[in-house]
This record gives sequence, structure tokens and C-alpha cells, in this order.
Amino acid sequence: QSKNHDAHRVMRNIPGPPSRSWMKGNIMQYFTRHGRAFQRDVALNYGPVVRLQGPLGRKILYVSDPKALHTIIIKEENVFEEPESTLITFNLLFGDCLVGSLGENHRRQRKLLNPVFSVNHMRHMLPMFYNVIFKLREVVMAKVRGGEKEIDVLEWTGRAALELIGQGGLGYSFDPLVSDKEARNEYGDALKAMLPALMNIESLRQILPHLVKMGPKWFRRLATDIFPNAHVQTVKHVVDTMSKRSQEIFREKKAALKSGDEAVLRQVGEGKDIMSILLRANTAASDADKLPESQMVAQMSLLVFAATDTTSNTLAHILQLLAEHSNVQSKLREELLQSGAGTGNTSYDELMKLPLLDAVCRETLRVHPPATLLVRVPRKDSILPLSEPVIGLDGTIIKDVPVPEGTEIVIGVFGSNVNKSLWGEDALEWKPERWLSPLPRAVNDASIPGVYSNLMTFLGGKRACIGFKFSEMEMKVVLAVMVSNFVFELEKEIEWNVAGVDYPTVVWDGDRPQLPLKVRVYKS
Ligand code: HEM
Repeated sequence: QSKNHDAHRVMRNIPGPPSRSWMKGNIMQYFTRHGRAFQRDVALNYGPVVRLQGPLGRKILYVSDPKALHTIIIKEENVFEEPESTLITFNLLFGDCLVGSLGENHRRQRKLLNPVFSVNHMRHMLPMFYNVIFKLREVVMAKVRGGEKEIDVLEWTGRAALELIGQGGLGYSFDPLVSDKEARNEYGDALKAMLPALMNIESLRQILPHLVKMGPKWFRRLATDIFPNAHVQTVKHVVDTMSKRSQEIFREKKAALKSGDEAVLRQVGEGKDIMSILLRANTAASDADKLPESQMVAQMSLLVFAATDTTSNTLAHILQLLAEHSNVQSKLREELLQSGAGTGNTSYDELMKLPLLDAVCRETLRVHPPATLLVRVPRKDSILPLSEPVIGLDGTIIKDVPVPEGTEIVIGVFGSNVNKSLWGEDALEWKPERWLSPLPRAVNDASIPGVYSNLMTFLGGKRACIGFKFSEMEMKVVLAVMVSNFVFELEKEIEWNVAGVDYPTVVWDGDRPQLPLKVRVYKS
């Protein structure tokens, strides 16, 4: 009892922004589309642990201290788990898959999936990536051959990302990438409708842990079918479509695998895609390691979901930044033309080593991480030791923070990525050249627990992003081909909106995700 009292006293003593409402706390300021400025304030102005006010006086912690982050995502990853409502949401959306599972169930799935994301498989997939992006180049070329045109680059990075995870992940083509019009594909359309629809039923999502315990499955399905809310019906339609299509693709893959090598080679992806490799690995795995078919199908829907907006929105952001920094764009083009990376004649290793291309990707992922609403909850009382003590509101020094069971913790991805005491005074500026010389010692010494480049963007530990190499290769191939052939300029004012994956709109209140840039053919 007194330990708990102590913990609450320390929490109250941690600096944080004021809250306007006891009922709602800061939640509506942070987890909202227009929350970017507030998120920045939290990340930058109160120190490495920040107290936010949750609804009804609950306390929430925003943590960007490296040592505390290490405790959360590595040392005590089995204590700091996803909120129950998040796990249930993922289970309902995709089925029993990586992001909806914990502990041993997660470990078993991850063990089988990890190898298919290895560098070796990326090397096999590189020519397939180039082939898809060459088609993208042709479509854009057809549009701008006659002269400069405004193009919504988000639409094109989105279609490319879907097609790449389709071919590279599922061995299935979503979009031939030939016509100017949206390719009508039920699966792709369903996927696009998912995030906005989910944002619209956020309050319902919070009571999901109770809803899923109500009555038998058939009853819950019936209740969902007749639930009088358009957003719930949209989500239901999305889930039904994804699950139906994933099952069909899976059955086709399995049949091809059974009929032998020739049938596999005739398929999209020629058996080199992630699911084909996974199917073979699963067939060969021992009974203890084998995944049931339902889990394999669930991973397919998850992969498509996790791979698309994350990478395509980041790519669109990179193109925006290159348009804003024309000198960097020119230097990058020079590097790409000299190396021939835009023609597909470079190997995976050569492409990965191009210094400015690499720097541009890393710097964008540092300053503009696309997924920032990552939350963990300790399943029992715990303590977060800090790298540096912080000074409490009453002037006392806090060296570690006791966190009571159930405290919501927001992973301070942005706060860690732009921490001035590690990255220097210019930490907030987008400066790709910082990666061309050794990073500040403080960054290397801080032991930031991120899986990629001292950044928290792809998280770290056992639940780090499994697809970060896939994503990195995708960004590099798209940039190599597109920047070698086209020049990008910014004309309109772009606003970035907070969501599960941040997205751009043209004006503050514009509803349609888009990023129009002026594009023309590059002539040397
Ligand atoms: C810029 C691109 C991307 C970013 C910033 C990103 C970020 C992340 C983050 C932060 C997580 C952890 C989420 C959490 O535990 O709360 C995650 C997990 C995951 N990502 Fe990514 N991701 C990207 C691209 C991709 C791609 C291309 C794929 C697939 C090819 C992918 C597949 C996954 C999967 C399957 C998980 C769940 C891993 C697990 O729970 O074990 N991601 N990603």
C-alpha cells in the first residue's frame, strides 16, 4: 500500500504539461489528428520522462530516457506489454498474428518469421523490387513527358508499397501499375479504409476488452452485423474482405507448392516471396515450432497492413524534404547517376552503401518517425531507472521512477530521436550530412535500444519491426529510380497529421491524405 502511495507521489512530482480537463486529461491533445504541436511540446520541453494526464485523473508517462526505454522494451519486455485493447483489436482485425500475441505464442511465430526477413532474402527480392518500380517510373513518365505536372506522390508511393508487399510478401499482384486510374482491387481498397475507420471508433475500441467477453462467438458476430454505426460496419467489411482474400491467396500458394517447382515458378514472386518461403519453412519445421494455418493466414493480412502506409508515407515525406532542399536533391541525383543505381544494375550491397541515399533515409526516419502512438503497460509494479536524474516539481532529485501496474507508458520515439543532449543543438533540423561523418559520441554511448541506427523509429527488442530491411530496400529502390529520372518541387503547403501512421494533407483541415509535388523529367 505505502509502496504504491510512494509511486503515485513520484509520478505526481514528474514535470509535464498542464491539463485543461480532469475528465479527459491531455489525451485529446496527444492522440488526435492535430496533435503534432502538442506531441512536440511533450517530447522537447519537460525532460526525458514526462507526466501526462489521462482521463479521470489517471497518470500517463511519456518516456524517452534511453535507460528507461531499455527496461521497457528489452530488459522487462515481458512486464511492459501492449494494452489489452490493442492486442484484442489486432486479433479481431487480422486473427492470431505477431502483433496480437504475447509471450511464448509471439516467440514461436517470430522464430519462424525472422529468417524470411534476412538480408539474404532481401538480395533475392531486389530485382523484383526494381521491376515494380520501373513500372512506376513509366506511369509517372507518361504523365510528365509533355512538361511539368503536379502529381500526388503519396498516391504513387502508396500503390508501389502495396504492390511490393504484394509481390515480395505474398507472391500476389494487387496492382499492375499501368493505368493512371486507381486499380480497383478489393483488398487494396479495404486496406486503405482501415486506419481512418479505426480512428473513428476509438472510444468503442477502449471497451473492447469487455465486449469480446460477451456471449458466444455467433452472438458477437450477430451483434456486430446489426450494430447501427457506419464506421463499425466499414471495419467489419474491411476485416471480412482481407480475411477472405488472404485465405484465397494462401490456398493458391499451398496448392502450387504441392504441385511442385514448376507451378511455384509460374506464380507471381516465383516462390521467392515471404509467404512461399514461410510455407516451406513451416512444412519443414518440427511439430513444436509449426504454426497452424490460421496463424499463417493472419500474418498475411498483418504484413500487408504493416508494410504499406508506414513505408509509403515515409517515402512521400522524403520526396517532400528533397523538394524543400533542392541542393540535397541535386547531390543525391549526382550520387545515383554516377553509381547507376537508378538503372537496377547495382547489387543489394552497393545500393545499401550509397552514402547520401543512406543518410537521407536515416535522417528522415530520425526526425519524422511515422509511428509515434506506441504504448506499453506494466502488468505488475515496476521501476524505471533513468540514465540521468531529473528534477521533480518540488525540487527533489528523481533517479528512478516507480511505475504502478497498469500505468500507460507512451514510448518517446520522437523525444529520443531528437534528444539535444545526444544529437546536439541542431537535433531538430533535417540534416542528412550528419550521417556522413561519425555520430556524436553521446549517441553511441547512450545505448539507445532501437534496432536501427540508434533510432527508436522501428522500436527495438523482441517486438521490433520485423520488416525494417524490407522497408529500407523499398525506400532506396524507389528513390534511386525516381530521383534519377525526375525533379521534385514543392508548391503547396503540406500538413502532417498524427495517426497510427502519420499522413500528409494539403491544408490544415484537408481530409484526403495526399502530397502533391511538381514533377518534371530530369534532363542532364
Ligand atoms: C518506415 C517503415 C516502417 C516503420 C517506421 C515501422 C515501424 C514499426 C514499429 C514501431 C513496430 C512496433 C510496433 C509495436 O510493437 O507497438 C513495427 C512492428 C512491425 N512491423 Fe514495421 N515499420 C515499417 C515498415 C514495415 C514493413 C515494410 C513491414 C513488412 C514487410 C513491417 C512489418 C512489421 C511487423 C510484422 C511488425 C510486428 C512485429 C512483432 O510484433 O513482432 N513494418 N513496425
